[in-house]
Amino acid sequence: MYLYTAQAMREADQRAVAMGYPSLLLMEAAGKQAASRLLQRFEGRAVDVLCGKGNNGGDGLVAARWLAHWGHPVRVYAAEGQTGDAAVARQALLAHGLEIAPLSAWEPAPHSVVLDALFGTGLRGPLEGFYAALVEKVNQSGLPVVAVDLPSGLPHRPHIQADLTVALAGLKNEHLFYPHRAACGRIVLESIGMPPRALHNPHLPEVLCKTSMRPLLPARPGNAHKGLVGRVLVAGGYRSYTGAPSLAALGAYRTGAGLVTVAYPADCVVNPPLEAVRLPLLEWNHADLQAVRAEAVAVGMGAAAGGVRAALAALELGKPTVLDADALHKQVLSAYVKAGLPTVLTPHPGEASRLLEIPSEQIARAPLEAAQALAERYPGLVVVLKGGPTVLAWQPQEAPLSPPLLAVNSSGNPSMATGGMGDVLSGVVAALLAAGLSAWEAARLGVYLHGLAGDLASKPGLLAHEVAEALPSAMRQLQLGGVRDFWEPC
Ligand SMILES: NC(=O)C1=CN([C@@H]2O[C@H](COP(=O)(O)OP(=O)(O)OC[C@H]3O[C@@H](n4cnc5c(N)ncnc54)[C@H](OP(=O)(O)O)[C@@H]3O)[C@@H](O)[C@H]2O)[C@@H](O)CC1
Ligand SMILES: Nc1ncnc2c1ncn2[C@@H]1O[C@H](COP(=O)(O)OP(=O)(O)O)[C@@H](O)[C@H]1O
Ligand SMILES: [K+]
Repeated sequence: MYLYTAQAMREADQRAVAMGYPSLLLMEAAGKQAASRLLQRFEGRAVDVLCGKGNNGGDGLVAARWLAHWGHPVRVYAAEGQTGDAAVARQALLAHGLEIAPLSAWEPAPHSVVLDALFGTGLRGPLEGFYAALVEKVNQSGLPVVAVDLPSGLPHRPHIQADLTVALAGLKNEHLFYPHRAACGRIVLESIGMPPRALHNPHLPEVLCKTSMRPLLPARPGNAHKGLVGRVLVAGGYRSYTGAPSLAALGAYRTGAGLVTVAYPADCVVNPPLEAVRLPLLEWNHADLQAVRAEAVAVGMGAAAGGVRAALAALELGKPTVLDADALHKQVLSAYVKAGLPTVLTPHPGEASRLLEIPSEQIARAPLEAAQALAERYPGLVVVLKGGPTVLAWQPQEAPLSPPLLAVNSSGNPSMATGGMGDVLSGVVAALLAAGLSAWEAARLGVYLHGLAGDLASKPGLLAHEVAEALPSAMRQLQLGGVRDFWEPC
């Protein structure tokens, strides 16, 4: 599934119509589904439906008709001047004998719920004047709000603060990226019957979800032995931060690596998992690393100034590699581009800021653009720009003129914002590379599983090693079909 901009969703809508699918059916399904999701959550409250004059308002008029038809108390407030499908929705509502009051007549009523159908993807610019005041009045009423498609006003201010948002046909940027996501409350996605061919658009970012990630899980053959399922070399560590390579090793083992070796400077004390092989080194050199015979490498975690030397020594192994933390320097990335190895780099916004030479705030504001810029600068390397949510980009070397492939993760949560969490991810991705996945597959599945493990283990004070420990359950649940995407109804 894809992540849509308003424009991309309009194009999908137009494709559906061009295929012969009547747009009125989409509006009918949108309004009916929004009404039934509202009732599921707020049964027993009177419903005030606020409708704009566009198609979002049309969805609201359909919802109001069904609510009344099902016998629920409903009051309708709508702008004048609907055209097209929304005008048909208005007629149908009037035919059911409902009255429509002007929006200016709305006053908060105790024990009611507001259905926000003022504006959706058609909003151009911030709300002002009457509509801005109406949105503020709704927010200040303290009443629960269900938003149709998007909380009205997003992505600008002011906007509705919703308790539930019924996303229509596909997820939009605002449903996934903060701060807008916080305005949506809980999100439920309704397909509204849109033909899948109309929604297909591989130029859009992929949303990593259970359906697309499950088939990537590596199979473990019955005759597996530790040399067959992927050996991982973790190279990192320095005096001040010795936990990083250990967490990467734990992440790799908990993702199914057969054997993990941790190479680190001999003058630091590293305590990898009991099951890991230790390789203290006097200097970073490829001969010692070669002796490990790993199928994949994760390098740079906590390596400080040694990160560049460690990454360049690892490059000579010619193996799929994860570059993290102190390995993330321009000279390293350029060398890996030249080598053409399957490579995944996992910067957080601070590291991406160093590479792109733009402020990290700018990266946090527009992560997809930043990941895309990195992918274009380092063709062939898979970029994992960590955050909430993590985004991925990849410019395949063999298709330099096509736009990069993009993806956005849907798992993970803010309790994962603690030290060492990214180190675990490096180990996870390395284990998947060692198991034989391509760099694009390993990065996407690794990011998704890491977030899923974070969701399973979520609690205040969550520690990185606890996420690593939750990885086996995450993989099992994904395999057995026990995972719920966040937009699925409970
Ligand atoms: N995707 C799909 O397949 C389906 C989508 N559907 C639904 O359609 C929705 C999109 O509908 P849409 O395109 O009609 O836009 P919408 O959000 O109603 O807003 C347009 C109205 O807002 C007005 N307006 C704009 N900016 C403004 C401002 N700053 N301040 C004040 N006013 C402003 C603008 O006025 P105008 O400038 O035209 O005078 C116009 O009246 C989508 O979110 C979903 O709910 C479903 O029905 C079925 C399938
Ligand atoms: N709010 C959040 N939502 C989802 N994932 C998050 C959030 N905060 C952090 N994470 C995840 O936690 C990890 C943090 O990585 P990083 O900043 O590199 O940590 P460290 O450098 O301490 O190892 C990333 O995988 C990131 O996606
Ligand atoms: K809305």
